Amino acid sequence: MDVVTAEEMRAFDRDTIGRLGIPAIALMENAGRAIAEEVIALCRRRGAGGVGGARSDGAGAAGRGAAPARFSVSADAALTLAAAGGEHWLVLAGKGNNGGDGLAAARHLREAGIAVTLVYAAAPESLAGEAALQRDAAAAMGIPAVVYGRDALDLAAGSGIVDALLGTGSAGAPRGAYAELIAAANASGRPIVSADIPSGLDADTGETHEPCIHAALTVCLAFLKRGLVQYPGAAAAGRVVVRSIGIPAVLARESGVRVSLLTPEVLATRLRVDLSRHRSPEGHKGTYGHVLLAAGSLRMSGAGLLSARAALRAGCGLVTWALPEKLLPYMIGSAPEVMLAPVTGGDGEWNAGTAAEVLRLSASRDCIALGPGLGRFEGDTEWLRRLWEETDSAMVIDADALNILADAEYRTWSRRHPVILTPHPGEMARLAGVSTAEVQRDRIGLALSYAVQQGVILVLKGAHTVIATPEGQAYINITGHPGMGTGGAGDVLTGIISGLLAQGLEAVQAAAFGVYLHGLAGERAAGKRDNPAALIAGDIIEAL
Ligand SMILES: NC(=O)C1=CN([C@@H]2O[C@H](COP(=O)(O)OP(=O)(O)OC[C@H]3O[C@@H](n4cnc5c(N)ncnc54)[C@H](O)[C@@H]3O)[C@@H](O)[C@H]2O)[C@@H](O)CC1
Ligand SMILES: [K+]
Repeated sequence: MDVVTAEEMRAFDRDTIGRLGIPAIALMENAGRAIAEEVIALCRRRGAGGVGGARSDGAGAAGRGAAPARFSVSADAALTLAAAGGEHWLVLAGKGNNGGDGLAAARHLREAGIAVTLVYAAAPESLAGEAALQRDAAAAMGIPAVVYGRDALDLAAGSGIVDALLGTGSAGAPRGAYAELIAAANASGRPIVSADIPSGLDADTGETHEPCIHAALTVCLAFLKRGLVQYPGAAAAGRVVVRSIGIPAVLARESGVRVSLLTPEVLATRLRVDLSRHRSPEGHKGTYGHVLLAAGSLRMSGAGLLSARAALRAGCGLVTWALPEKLLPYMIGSAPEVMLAPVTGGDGEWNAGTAAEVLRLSASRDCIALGPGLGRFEGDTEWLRRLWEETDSAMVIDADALNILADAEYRTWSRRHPVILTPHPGEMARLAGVSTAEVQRDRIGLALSYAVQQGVILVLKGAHTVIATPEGQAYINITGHPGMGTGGAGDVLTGIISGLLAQGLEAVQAAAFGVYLHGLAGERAAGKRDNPAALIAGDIIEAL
């Protein structure tokens, strides 16, 4: 599923209207209709009219494998039935096209038998173009309207609120009447359905201005906007439904939209990942690749252990764990499936001299994972530079190895292999030389620009992890669970990605599929506990 910016959305609007000749008013009608249908579905779920789960479009029960309905009810009839429950919705309309969508929705709601009152944020005379046509049609239908600031108003008087104040044309924090209506809508305690995006949300970054609508449901028009998949916007939007309004989906493909949601379909088709994880009956441990992991230190031994075990659970044939010799006695027997390769460099700890030993070990391995629990040590920049420049296999770089990179001008280092960096927001901030807040303000934008600039595959961790490629594509992962905020979860991800790399997946495939699997395993592990707060990193490995 493609994820677009406001600018891209405007270009698709223009293209559909100008090149395909579909009038703007037709798109707005479709938008209004879609919003009304979703409001009605919401009323029906709340039990109004007692229509239960019946659907009018044949896509409900039949779509889930039940017998197809013998008779289908036309959409309008179903909507009328659903509405018979004393519903009264307030439609808050701004003066742009987002407001126009809301006005069109009001007419369709009224047609379905739902009482509607329009609330204009600005004088109705100030509306122009298609929005003015919608204003006139609503007035001709006799839909009652009030104007904010002129008429008395109680937003808690209705049973729900349609937020059609600001859409993709919004700039900066809501001002004046818009700000006051948003604050009053949030305070009303009524469910809010947002048209396209919650008003007050930055459609591109996911930043929520003060105030911003907190929607129960957002009916996103034509394409998902970036702001809806990035926090805190993703939380403000509530449940998000994307509805087509007549803008062909192929426009996004043709114009090279760079961001998509990481769905199984995107994994299987665009990223060509074999999701079946088929294993040949003739296969053996040598068939499935060998990971070399350089990780762990006396103070942080568990990190390496978690990465090594996760790599095996991700399906690779063998894992060799290069660890400081002083750590070896404590690790013997801790993970019998993992081969331990102590390196000394003279003093039995990580030091610049161990680079040669790690390089020797890496010669016959399929990929290298560096960093979990490594710590910092004298000469670590040179240590990492040697590995980076002299190994031939793909690398996953995490944790302390990222902090080493952050102190180096690594853009100038030569290499022959792809590199995957897996920073959390704090590590990303150090790499990019900005604050953590700045990283979180626009995760997709920052991940894309960093990956392109530095020529790396970047996995920016956190809720809705972003995977960005050097070619300027980004994928947004939506698997995962808040319970995964626990020490070692990142080490597990490093293990999974390297385990997939060793099995022959290309670097982008391994990064994306690894993130996806990690989230899915976390969901499964969280589901096994009465309280997901009890989830620990080892549970994610066991759920793989
Ligand atoms: N052909 C099209 O362009 C279509 C657009 N659609 C809808 O139109 C929306 C975009 O419409 P517009 O480009 O007209 O823009 P909006 O309707 O999002 O907002 C523009 C209006 O809000 C005002 N405004 C902007 N920022 C403000 C702020 N911070 N505080 C107070 N007022 C502010 C502007 O002065 C302008 O009057 C989409 O989100 C979508 O809902 C749909 O109708 C489908 C077709
Ligand atoms: K809106």
